[in-house]
Amino acid sequence: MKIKFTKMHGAGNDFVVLDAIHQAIEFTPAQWQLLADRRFGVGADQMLVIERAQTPGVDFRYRIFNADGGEVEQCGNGARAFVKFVIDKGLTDKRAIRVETMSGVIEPAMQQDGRITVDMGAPILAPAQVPFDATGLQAVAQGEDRLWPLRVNGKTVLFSALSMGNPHAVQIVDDADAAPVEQDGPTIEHHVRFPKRVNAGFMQVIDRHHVKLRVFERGAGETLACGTGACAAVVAGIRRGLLDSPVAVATRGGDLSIAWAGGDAHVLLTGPAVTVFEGEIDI
Ligand SMILES: N[C@@H](CCC[C@H](N)C(=O)O)C(=O)O
Repeated sequence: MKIKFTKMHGAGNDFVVLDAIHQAIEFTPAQWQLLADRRFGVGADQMLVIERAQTPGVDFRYRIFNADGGEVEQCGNGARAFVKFVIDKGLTDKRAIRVETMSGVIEPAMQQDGRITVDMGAPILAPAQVPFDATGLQAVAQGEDRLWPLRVNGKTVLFSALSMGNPHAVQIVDDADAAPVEQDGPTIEHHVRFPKRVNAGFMQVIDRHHVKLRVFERGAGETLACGTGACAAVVAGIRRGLLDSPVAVATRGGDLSIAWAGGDAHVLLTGPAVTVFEGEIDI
């Protein structure tokens, strides 16, 4: 079966984007893995599938599949690529779009300068909803945050656990470039305290408005940038009393900007979205 796709990225977090309004897209996990494969397929951290909305007042539905073939709840960089895709393909003439995801409706909008801001909704902080199993753990208080001590490869690491629609475990490191992302990332991703697995963030605080961030993503490994990971890291940093909004997040693939007023306020993620090429693949 031949399908048309668009290869895109947001700060180097790369995507195969599929229009499922004009072509039938229903793949097995093995087919998603093949699309994501950088040697035998197209290559991507995630596949994004654009469908008709199922809810009144919503413009589109957007589904996310990790490189390992698993469907997941949210993708911040993907939401920006989604907006550029539906505008460039003429699927809408709106600039602010309501899109339903597995974790609810989010509202991305294209700015005059071509950058895209995504209203990612409020962070979810209750451990059970992350989901994170805090049973029997003694949290360490820092500012408004509670840090959870978890054993990772023979050492105890303090984490903020929160959800941006998808689960994140954020730790602060002295030097993001030297952080043990490849070694500890898989252990954190599969930690028994996170029943749905977790995205592992390693954040270096530069000053109150600048951080460096690397993320070992659930189902994809380390990516050049993670939008929800940037939101989660900044929320954690603000709650810990270390950062003030807005925060510039330097990732290995480019810069993202995160604004959050605290409490139940929505997190705003701003950054680029780029189309790399169009193609067709027999899958
Ligand atoms: N790259 C994404 C997040 C994609 C999903 C994530 N790997 C998960 O499993 O939750 C982003 O930009 O947010």
